[in-house]
Amino acid sequence: MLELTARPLTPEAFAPFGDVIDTRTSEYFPINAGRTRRYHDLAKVETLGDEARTLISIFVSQPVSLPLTLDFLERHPQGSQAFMPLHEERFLVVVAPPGESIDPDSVRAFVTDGHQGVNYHAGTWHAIQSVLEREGEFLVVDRGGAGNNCDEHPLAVRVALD
Ligand SMILES: NC(=O)N[C@@H](O)C(=O)O
Ligand code: NI
Repeated sequence: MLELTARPLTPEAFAPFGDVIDTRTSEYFPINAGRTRRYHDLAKVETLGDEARTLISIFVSQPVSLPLTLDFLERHPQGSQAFMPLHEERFLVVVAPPGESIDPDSVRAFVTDGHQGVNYHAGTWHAIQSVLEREGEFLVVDRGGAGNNCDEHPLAVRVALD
């Protein structure tokens, strides 16, 4: 069983896996006569393969128990997948770099702070949505279209908070 302690999520640490969506660590420019700050192009949306299109969905998730035990990670080979909390929910992020197999030494666990969303790049191995403390509501942007877009890789992981 791989035992991990979740670390605070940062854009730098998450860069090998995807993007952190957070106004506090992003640039903006003014629009709408200066009434709006546009935090522009924060994440790389990928929609690959046949009949690919971008989906916008809402996930309402029940909270996970800690320590979080996982028996697989999944990946979406044909597209990215973004999760943005709608009510400052914190969630666990467990990831491994894209590849045909997972090196246990490359697996990383993070915890968000409620202001952060994540965008998994296509092929990044990740745990399924794992919200903490209370029911969570997330805006999700990912890929629809033909063919398989979800592979699972067995991996036994236990994740604790610091
Ligand atoms: N299955 C699904 O739409 N969600 C998962 O991909 C997930 O990462 O939660
Ligand atoms: Ni997923």
